[in-house]
Amino acid sequence: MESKIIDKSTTSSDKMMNRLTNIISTISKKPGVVFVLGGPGSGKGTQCAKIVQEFGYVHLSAGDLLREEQASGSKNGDMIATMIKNGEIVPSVVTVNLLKDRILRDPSKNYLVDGFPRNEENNNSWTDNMKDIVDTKFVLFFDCPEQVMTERLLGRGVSSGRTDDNLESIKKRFVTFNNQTKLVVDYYGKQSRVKIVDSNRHVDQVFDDVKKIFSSL
Ligand SMILES: Nc1ncnc2c1ncn2[C@@H]1O[C@H](COP(=O)(O)OP(=O)(O)OP(=O)(O)O)[C@@H](O)[C@H]1O
Ligand SMILES: Nc1ccn([C@H]2C[C@H](O)[C@@H](COP(=O)(O)O)O2)c(=O)n1
Ligand SMILES: [Mg+2]
Repeated sequence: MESKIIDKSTTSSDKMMNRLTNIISTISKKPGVVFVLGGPGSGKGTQCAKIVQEFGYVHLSAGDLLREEQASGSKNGDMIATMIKNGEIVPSVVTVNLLKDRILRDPSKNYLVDGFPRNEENNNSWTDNMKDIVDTKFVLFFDCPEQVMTERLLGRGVSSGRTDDNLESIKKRFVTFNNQTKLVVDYYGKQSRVKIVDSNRHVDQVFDDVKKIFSSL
């Protein structure tokens, strides 16, 4: 009888310890973040949707969050609208707060942060605000010729409703990409933290390479 009670209590206390260990490891594990970069129209959003389906990440597009913020009637709405049309980078305080808010809603997940960091200021602000909260893994970079990206964006512009899918804005977006975003990619490249995928191929061929990367993590 006595030994039974001891056995029972050991078992239940083991179970309790196991549960506690699981809870602690869930709480202490930081969300993993993969930055997804590439020129405008390189296929970031398209491939992120496929990664979500196959690998269970949560997709956060910085551009989509800014467009939502603008549409919500935020005090920053006019500034966001103007900057997006001109292909300029919105001040990081706005973008990082939007991303941080989403990630903190469910820290048990891993995130694809698409279209971020677009410049040095984005990157510094991310480090200042997020380094203790997330585990930033690497940059997934989609490489595509400008001509191909332009054709894709003009094709998408017919139905996207985006104010920046027109030739004038597209040219400005390329200037920002070439002058600012590439420097951030180089920064991570020097740390061997960039995985480059040729996205000038059929969507499924691109995803075959993406799959290899995520399967090997
Ligand atoms: N590999 C591909 N081949 C042909 N078309 C593609 C490919 N990948 C994406 N597209 C198309 O190109 C357009 C742009 O793709 P997508 O929105 O994924 O790019 P993006 O990098 O997220 O662009 P942005 O920087 O503007 O957000 C879409 O119309 C999409 O359907
Ligand atoms: N980090 C970011 C991301 C996006 N924006 C603005 C400027 C971009 O041209 C626009 C659209 O982004 P996309 O949907 O093409 O990724 O959104 C920004 O200011 N900062
Ligand atoms: Mg996109």
